[in-house]
Amino acid sequence: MVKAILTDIEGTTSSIAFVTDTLFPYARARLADWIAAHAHEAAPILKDVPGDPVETLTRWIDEDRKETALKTLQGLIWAEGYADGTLKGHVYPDAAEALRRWHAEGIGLYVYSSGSVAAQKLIFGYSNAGDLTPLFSGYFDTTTGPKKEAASYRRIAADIGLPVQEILFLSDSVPEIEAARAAGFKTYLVDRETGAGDVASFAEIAL
Ligand SMILES: CSCCC(=O)C(=O)COP(=O)(O)O
Ligand SMILES: [Mg+2]
Repeated sequence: MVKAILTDIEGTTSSIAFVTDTLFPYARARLADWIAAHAHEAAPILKDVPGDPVETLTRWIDEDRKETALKTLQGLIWAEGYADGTLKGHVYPDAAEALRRWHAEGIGLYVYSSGSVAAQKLIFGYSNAGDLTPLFSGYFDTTTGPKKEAASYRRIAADIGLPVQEILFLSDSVPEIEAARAAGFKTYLVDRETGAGDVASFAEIAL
């Protein structure tokens, strides 16, 4: 019996293109100016960034590195774009519909993304389907652990307070699905592109 659902964002609830073609370039273009204008706020984050921070962070964006320092900074920069209306979070209609239905059925909903918790709240809070944040009971990011390690999922289950077998994890990433399965989670591989996953949209998910 599924009592909670933990979902990935990029490629699962939301399009890969929105993250790579809109969010990443938005932060990349503003990185240097943002750090210069927020030196005090940036300092504790930049202590984990080797070398010239702007150079390193720009390279990490281009390499799609899931470094916590980069993800924290991206979330802070995106906040300005969401607040002034330049950014609108992309959520697939089938995902928004299913999340609303599962919430109404009493299933606990949680997010696990490499994007920071602040960034997760932004994409769902300022989404094209409206403010979806009231649907979620909790958010997890790389501060809980890497998404490709089973131990991260065990920590999340302990935090949620449910046995692993009662939590369903949704992701478009095979290594993430394998890690969650190794921890004992139920899983669905969501493949919106080729149909090679367990489901191609949230509308196909049977609990
Ligand atoms: C929170 S939206 C931005 C997502 C992001 O920065 C990212 O790296 C995508 O990671 P995910 O774990 O959602 O695939
Ligand atoms: Mg993903």
